[in-house]
Amino acid sequence: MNKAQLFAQIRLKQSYLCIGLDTDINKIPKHLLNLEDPVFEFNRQIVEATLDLCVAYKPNIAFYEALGRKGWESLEKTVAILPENCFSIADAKRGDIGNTSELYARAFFSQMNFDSITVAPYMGADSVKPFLGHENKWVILLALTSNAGSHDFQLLPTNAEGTEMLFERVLKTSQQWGSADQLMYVVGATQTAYIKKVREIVPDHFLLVPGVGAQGGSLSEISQHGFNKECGLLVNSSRQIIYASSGEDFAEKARAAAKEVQQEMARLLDKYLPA
Ligand SMILES: O=C(O)c1cc(=O)[nH]c(=O)n1[C@@H]1O[C@H](COP(=O)(O)O)[C@@H](O)[C@H]1O
Repeated sequence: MNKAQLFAQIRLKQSYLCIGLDTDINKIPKHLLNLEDPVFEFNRQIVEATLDLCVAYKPNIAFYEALGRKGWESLEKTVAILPENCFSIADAKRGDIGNTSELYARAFFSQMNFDSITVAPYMGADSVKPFLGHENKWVILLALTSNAGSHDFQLLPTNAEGTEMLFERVLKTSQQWGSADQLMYVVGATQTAYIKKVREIVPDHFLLVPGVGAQGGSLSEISQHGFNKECGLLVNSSRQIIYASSGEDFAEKARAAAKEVQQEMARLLDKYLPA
């Protein structure tokens, strides 16, 4: 999926919601546990109930890896049911020396047909570029994450004058590696103080914004300062949506939670980006 197609889906659905499939075998409703593949069945029902309300799904790979072979199977089956007009994100946070990164890229782009993968920039250009050599695939680079530990490194100054922080350097340097048609950045919804700075450096890129819902980030603030002319935001919510109920009505309740976010997004799009 390219940027124009993604924006078309956002307009169509009046939504820039990404639903995080952080599917934890210990949290899914008990009645699913005697099925052959409870994790896949949970995802299947969540996707079926929310497909018209979001434009992307983001399985967090840790939740599947932790289950071994069965987890990988559930993940493969989940990616396979996502329709082409829906953006898929492998939240794997990979990145290694070049030949290893290339194999990670093949795992998520060829073995599994993900549209994108989250990548850590710490190892630099040669660790990221192999992911960018795959046609119609995207890298989502960690820039300013939503967690408290983001302050440990990402906000450190990179020059003596203290005028540039590490996340700014990541945004600037990585633009030499790929275009806004193949690179997005992770910016946490909890980082509203820095969103204007981010937009000054990357006005055209899409941002993946986790941290609304369970982590307390503000959808309206991040939207007001983060929108660009093609929306430019994919706002992720995982736990608040997929665990809205732990009963047999979980898919219905997940739909209601997703609808609430989508309706707020429709209002924000109308206010800041009228068609
Ligand atoms: O890359 C991510 O998706 C990510 C980056 C970040 O800075 N913060 C963050 O929470 N995430 C992921 O986004 C999801 C947030 O989940 P909830 O807090 O339940 O909505 C989890 O899968 C996290 O791993």
